[in-house]
Amino acid sequence: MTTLTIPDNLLALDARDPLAHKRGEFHLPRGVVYLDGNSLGALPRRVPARLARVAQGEWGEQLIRSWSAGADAGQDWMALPDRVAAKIARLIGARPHEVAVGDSTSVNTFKVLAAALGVAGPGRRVILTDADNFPTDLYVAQGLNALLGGTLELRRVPADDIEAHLSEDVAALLLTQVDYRTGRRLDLAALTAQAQAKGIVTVWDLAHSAGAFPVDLSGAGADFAVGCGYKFLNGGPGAPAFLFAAERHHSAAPVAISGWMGHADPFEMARDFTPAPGARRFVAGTPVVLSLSALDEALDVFADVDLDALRAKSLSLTDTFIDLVEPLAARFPLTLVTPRDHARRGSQVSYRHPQAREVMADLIAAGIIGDFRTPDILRFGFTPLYHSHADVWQAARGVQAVLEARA
Ligand SMILES: Cc1ncc(COP(=O)(O)O)c(C=O)c1O
Ligand SMILES: Nc1c(O)cccc1C(=O)C[C@H](N)C(=O)O
Repeated sequence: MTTLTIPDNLLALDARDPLAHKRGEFHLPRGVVYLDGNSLGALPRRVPARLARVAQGEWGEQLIRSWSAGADAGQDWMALPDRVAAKIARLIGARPHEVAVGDSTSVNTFKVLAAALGVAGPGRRVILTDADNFPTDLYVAQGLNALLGGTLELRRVPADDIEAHLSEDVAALLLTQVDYRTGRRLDLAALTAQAQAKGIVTVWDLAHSAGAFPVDLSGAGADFAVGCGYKFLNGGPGAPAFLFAAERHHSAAPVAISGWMGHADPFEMARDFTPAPGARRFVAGTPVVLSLSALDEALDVFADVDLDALRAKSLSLTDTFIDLVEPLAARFPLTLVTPRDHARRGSQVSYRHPQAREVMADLIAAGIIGDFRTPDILRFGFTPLYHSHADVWQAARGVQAVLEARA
């Protein structure tokens, strides 16, 4: 990668960045501008040592005793999902006992969608969703409907039309707050209120929200939510996901995957399922200790992070990228699809380009790692914990170089 002279105004933004010190907490490969933390977050430096401690000390030495007493005081494996849940709760505006950690986002979507249908009013048989929702959300809804004998209707409408489709026959509204392609952010609080006014139960997918900006599920009075551990939470490939179930639903919401680790007393080995208190009831099986330990450690990077500062920096990074790339749209077939309106933007910037797949391949070869998404989207994810405005400059110049070379 060529050395570039970074403009003074961007260096000044970096000089007064209150989160600049967080970058040093991540391993970022040399020669790469990594703009794919919305798919797989970068490695927090503290994680490998924790994994080694868990493997050697807890697994190797303590063996089965680690379930109740880890090598480090307070590190017992049985409570690990709850400890991680408490750390995630702060990031999504939830109370610790409303969050459960484990399984994948897909499996958790199944659990909370089933729970939402279980608490929805009688006679409602529609799951309303964004037609362009992330595929797994659509597929899980289809699978759940098939399991229920096809008694439901999955109604898919463009995200901008959701409000007009909040009707009395809708049981659950299943939405992803930040669109994985365009980076468009929905107004979670407003849509939750509008849906609930019609008696609809809300399920939010926070895959591209949690850890990217503050989410306030309690403030919005949200019903259910899910999210990924491996994107902005930096928990590593295949990290456990989370789910949120508002306290008011705990007693009535069905636990569709009622496994023994969600039982009030797993080692009672009772014949019937008695749910554990709170959202822990949704933890179905044995906690994935190694992955949970990585996520637990990764979440400590957020411990001293002001989430409003995180959001402000994310917007500054994406504003800068949009501004720097804007002149290129006049010269090349590049169309911004991410909203300029701050309230409607997540932490990524996306463009349409007729050769998006090839352009992204060239960018990756040049060390600018973003993503191609079908059919024609170039996607650049910005992670305020480890990106600088200098990175943004380098990425924008990389886009320019690739487009000029292809012209
Ligand atoms: C909106 C959204 N939901 C869910 C997922 C993933 O679910 P899972 O972790 O089950 O693969 C992703 C990304 O993979 C996503 O972007
Ligand atoms: N979960 C992923 C995986 O297992 C392999 C490759 C990519 C992913 C992703 O996270 C994709 C991501 N949800 C997206 O927004 O495109």
